Amino acid sequence: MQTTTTGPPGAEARQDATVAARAVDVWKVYGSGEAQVAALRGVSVDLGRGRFTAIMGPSGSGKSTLMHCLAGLDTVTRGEVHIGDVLVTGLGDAKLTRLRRDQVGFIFQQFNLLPSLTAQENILLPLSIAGRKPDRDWFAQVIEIVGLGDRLSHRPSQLSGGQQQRVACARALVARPNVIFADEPTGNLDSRSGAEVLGFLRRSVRDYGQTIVMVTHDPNAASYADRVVFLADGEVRAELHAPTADAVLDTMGRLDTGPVGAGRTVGA
Ligand SMILES: Nc1ncnc2c1ncn2[C@@H]1O[C@H](COP(=O)(O)OP(=O)(O)OP(=O)(O)O)[C@@H](O)[C@H]1O
Repeated sequence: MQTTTTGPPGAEARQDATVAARAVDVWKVYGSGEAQVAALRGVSVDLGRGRFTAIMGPSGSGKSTLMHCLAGLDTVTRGEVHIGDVLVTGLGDAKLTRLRRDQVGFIFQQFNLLPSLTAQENILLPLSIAGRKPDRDWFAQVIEIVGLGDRLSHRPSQLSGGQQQRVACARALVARPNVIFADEPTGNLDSRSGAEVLGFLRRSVRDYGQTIVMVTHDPNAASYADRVVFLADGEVRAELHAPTADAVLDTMGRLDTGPVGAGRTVGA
């Protein structure tokens, strides 16, 4: 595992202003011998601060692996991951836990709310674990953004799937993390609830400068993003800016029939 920094002196300072998270030539190899799978093959990507980036690609292309590596949930085999100005690669467990707690927010397909806590308690839980006091004005604003004002005392079982995901969005937003990673956030929602959640995410980026990275299979969901990065066979093969759902669909179609950009790297 390499822990060297890349680029000339001063490059870190320049990248900090515009880059919330970065992968540099990241390889992730699972298993060994004949069972070896290279899930990521030299992925380099900068995730812009205050931007909404979607990661797409066919099943098995490495989307979840990339997100887990970027979020410090998994280690890389080779290469580097940075979150803000922190080199994540090589950090020990305690520092990684603190980094995730202080700098990263998560939104999962399955909501991952604690059933015994109310919506408000779920939303405030990460802050209370971190020993941080919520900013009252920001909390009120987040509740307004996600439209949960009359549901704060409800438990998850008393909320619809869409409402539960709004609680999860509020939980991620309220800590103002450096970056929010959303893994198929609309995968369990009907199209209307999904559109609402995507609307909140987009608004939090546009109006409040939040950085969001979202893995999705859905071209319509990806069209809410500022940028879409396409993976195939563990490599970045294409990207779109200001994407439409049709353009995303078209690019996905071309990925399925072969490389859209750089060729496949052989060997791990
Ligand atoms: N823990 C693991 N052990 C071995 N192989 C793994 C492991 N996790 C993922 N892989 C393999 O790595 C490759 C990429 O998997 P990954 O889950 O990142 O893809 P994905 O694009 O997120 O797929 P999907 O869209 O189906 O969720 C796949 O070939 C997968 O089988």
